[in-house]
Amino acid sequence: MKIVFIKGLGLIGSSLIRAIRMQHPTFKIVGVDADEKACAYALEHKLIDQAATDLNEAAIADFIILATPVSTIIKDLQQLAELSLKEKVIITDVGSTKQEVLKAAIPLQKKGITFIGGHPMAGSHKTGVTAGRADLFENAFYFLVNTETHDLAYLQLQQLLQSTKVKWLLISAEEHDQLVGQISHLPHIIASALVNQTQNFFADSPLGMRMAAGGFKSITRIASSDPMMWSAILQSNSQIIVEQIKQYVDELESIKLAIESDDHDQIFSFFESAKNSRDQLGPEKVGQLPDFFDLFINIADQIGSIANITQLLALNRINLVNIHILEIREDIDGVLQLTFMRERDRIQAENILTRNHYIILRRS
Ligand SMILES: NC(=O)c1ccc[n+]([C@@H]2O[C@H](COP(=O)([O-])OP(=O)(O)OC[C@H]3O[C@@H](n4cnc5c(N)ncnc54)[C@H](O)[C@@H]3O)[C@@H](O)[C@H]2O)c1
Ligand SMILES: O=C(O)C(=O)C[C@]1(C(=O)O)C=C[C@@H](O)C=C1
Repeated sequence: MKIVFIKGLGLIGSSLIRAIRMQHPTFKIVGVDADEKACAYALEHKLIDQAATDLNEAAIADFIILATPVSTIIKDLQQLAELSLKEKVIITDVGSTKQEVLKAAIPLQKKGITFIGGHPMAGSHKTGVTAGRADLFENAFYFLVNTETHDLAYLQLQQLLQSTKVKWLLISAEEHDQLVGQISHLPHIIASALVNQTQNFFADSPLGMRMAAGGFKSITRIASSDPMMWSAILQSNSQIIVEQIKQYVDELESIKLAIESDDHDQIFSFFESAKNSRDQLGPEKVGQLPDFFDLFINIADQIGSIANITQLLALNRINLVNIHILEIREDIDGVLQLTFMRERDRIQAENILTRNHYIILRRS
């Protein structure tokens, strides 16, 4: 029987073990987490078979997965090098930076222990064991960082994590940190900076930020991410990120100048080139979640107007997966977003609502 030892039972760690459980039900999973409640939850929901108290218990493991903040991963790699581990153990991590992590694994590798740096490129602003999902990584890229490790170890790790259904990518640590600095770390900084600047702007009118609609919410979702995790990431990729911030400030500076000098062509091409690039990315698709079908309808500012709609749909046995008030102001009609799992539900809902004199504003 193989033993998997995992440190960090949060979003990423618990998602990985949920996936491992599905494919390898006979493997024993031992978990450790600083948060007792996370351990209790993982035991209760059979995500782990046994809760450990510290890293020393990794000595019996065939696989060791480190899924804590990067700063802790680095310390743990140093500590693991002091332990007597199984000769053929494969150690991996999920940290968002790779150069410092790989450096910390050198003493282990000098002892002949296999370490493969890993990083799944999927996640969320949510944290903790309850946020984990077996399908979190489906179709996402999963970086494995080049070391002198034997090919067989890569294969064994990929087999362990096969049911995550990721797309594996081998990359050097340097290349990895440059790449994720630009597409992950810098965007998190920008989102948080924008929220902070907006907060300051509205210091004297606290209602201001609450008026934000889709644009502000889309660009700032990731500002809700965990501050501890992100402090560790920035400190571990500081040189690269500082350089990318400078280039970003230059970009802001150039659009500021174009606006000041009323340079229509430059302003237009600023938006045009961004639109062309962003359009290539395609829609966001998280894990296994299917595309949803939305209906936007007009609702009156009246007590019970939302209940009337949900009742109407329930009476007709139409499954609604989400309901979201996009806009409702006193004495003015509002907009309600109804989300359905299947297109045929949306079509049926649209027919019923139209028959009941609701105005359909948009479908998407
Ligand atoms: N969140 C994402 O989107 C994402 C995506 C890919 C990789 N990562 C990386 O994955 C790692 C984990 O992130 P997460 O999103 O799962 O965070 P999380 O906060 O959901 O989980 C981290 C877990 O580690 C535990 N922990 C923290 N310090 C500990 C310590 N010293 N000893 C024992 N347990 C400790 C916490 O209690 C928590 O349960 C980080 O290194 C992060 O950079 C995150
Ligand atoms: O979807 C999110 O909320 C994420 O922030 C996921 C995200 C990212 O895309 O930046 C965050 C950190 C990682 O290391 C990998 C993925």
